[in-house]
Amino acid sequence: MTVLSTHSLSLRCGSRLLLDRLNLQVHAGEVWAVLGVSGQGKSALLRHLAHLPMPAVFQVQGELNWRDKAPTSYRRAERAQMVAWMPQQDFQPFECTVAQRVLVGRYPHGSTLGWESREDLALLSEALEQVGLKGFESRVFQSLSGGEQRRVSMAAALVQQASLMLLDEPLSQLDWHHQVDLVRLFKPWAAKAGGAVVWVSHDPNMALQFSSHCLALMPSGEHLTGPVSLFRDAGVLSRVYDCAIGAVRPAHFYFPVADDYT
Ligand SMILES: Nc1ncnc2c1ncn2[C@@H]1O[C@H](COP(=O)(O)OP(=O)(O)OP(=O)(O)O)[C@@H](O)[C@H]1O
Repeated sequence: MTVLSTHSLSLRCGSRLLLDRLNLQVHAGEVWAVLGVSGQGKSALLRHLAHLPMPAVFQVQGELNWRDKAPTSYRRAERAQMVAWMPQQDFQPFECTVAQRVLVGRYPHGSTLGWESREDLALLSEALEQVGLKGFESRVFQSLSGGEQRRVSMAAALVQQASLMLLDEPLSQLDWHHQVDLVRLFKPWAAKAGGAVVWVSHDPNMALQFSSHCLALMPSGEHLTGPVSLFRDAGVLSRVYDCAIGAVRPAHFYFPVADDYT
């Protein structure tokens, strides 16, 4: 099943071409990492894939489909049930508890009265455990550390139980231990929910290990898509990041490794 697809999708910021005619097919069970240098349009692309309003400076052309239909062909509540978006910065202007922040993810599934159900509370508890924040329910969100806030945002995306997760730098501000805890959720999540995960990363080593596919936005406005094996190449990564990149052997650097790392 195709969860997300684009046809000839182009993205401009003013006169600058960020992305040129992207044809993307994201299937159920896949985890896609979006790579590229800073300012290349990763967050803007993710916003568009989430069908969120874009700042006026962006021009978008081309087709976007969720499960082979335009997002506008779904009702608003259906859209919110189908797609979870985790922003790069989770700005919450009003004081709220961790439980309140996470339960926002349940709104699309809620009753008109707005009370949380037993199922909502069970999902809250499960999600906080998954992100290592069990017992944090009544903590004030704004009082948490940057990394703790990141994990709360992830929990909000998890309880939404959307088939498509669009995560903008979910691992930022996290140490290796917690990066691995979160990134290990992606593949089982995509498999379990019959959905897919698209996540932005600035760490190609993590991205290539814990994803099935990559989309790289190049400084030239070109892009490269394919299975992660295509990107395990110093030449390809050098083009993506516009700087010299080499494989280091024997290892003088250390990185977290996936269970299936060889
Ligand atoms: N509201 C806005 N007004 C003007 N320019 C904007 C606006 N939002 C984003 N941009 C510009 O659009 C370009 C793409 O931004 P975007 O945030 O998508 O990049 P990115 O690849 O996600 O970068 P990073 O890796 O640094 O997060 C950048 O050059 C940015 O300065």
